[in-house]
Amino acid sequence: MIHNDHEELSNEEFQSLRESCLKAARNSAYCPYSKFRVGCVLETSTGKRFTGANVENASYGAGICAERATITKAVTEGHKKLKLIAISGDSEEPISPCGICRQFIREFGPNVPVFMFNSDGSKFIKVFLQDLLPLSFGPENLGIEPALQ
Ligand SMILES: O=c1ccn([C@H]2C[C@H](O)[C@@H](CO)O2)c(=O)[nH]1
Ligand SMILES: [Zn+2]
Repeated sequence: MIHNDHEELSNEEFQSLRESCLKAARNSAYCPYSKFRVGCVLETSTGKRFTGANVENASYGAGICAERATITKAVTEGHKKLKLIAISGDSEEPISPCGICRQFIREFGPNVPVFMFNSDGSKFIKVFLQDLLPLSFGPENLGIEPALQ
């Protein structure tokens, strides 16, 4: 068990988030090219949890990261507001979302906590999106109201 000191989650919720993130990486990633499995779990403002993983393609550039695959799942099921997001990668150290994913997360969770785990869940980092993507561009800049749910 690793220690959780986050106001967003109870200790049980944190452990379950971590487990499902690792499980998503192990069981759901399609990454025959990089062989780098990434899992993602998110929670929406409606209290729903979605999981996903990276999905690669023979045309390498067509692949999609775990974060965008998972957010797309949630949004297309009608859940457009994120409460938190977690990722885990196939590495010793926790991985952090790529630049495109930071922007993608920002649309639906302008300042969500981002939990990052290493491959066995023994290490993690929590950062808020605004620290990963300062001075960001979003719907408000185009006069669009962000989704409420
Ligand atoms: O935060 C990240 C970083 C990388 N990847 C994926 C993209 C590609 O499939 C593989 C190697 O870059 O990992 C993610 O899904 N999320
Ligand atoms: Zn990405």
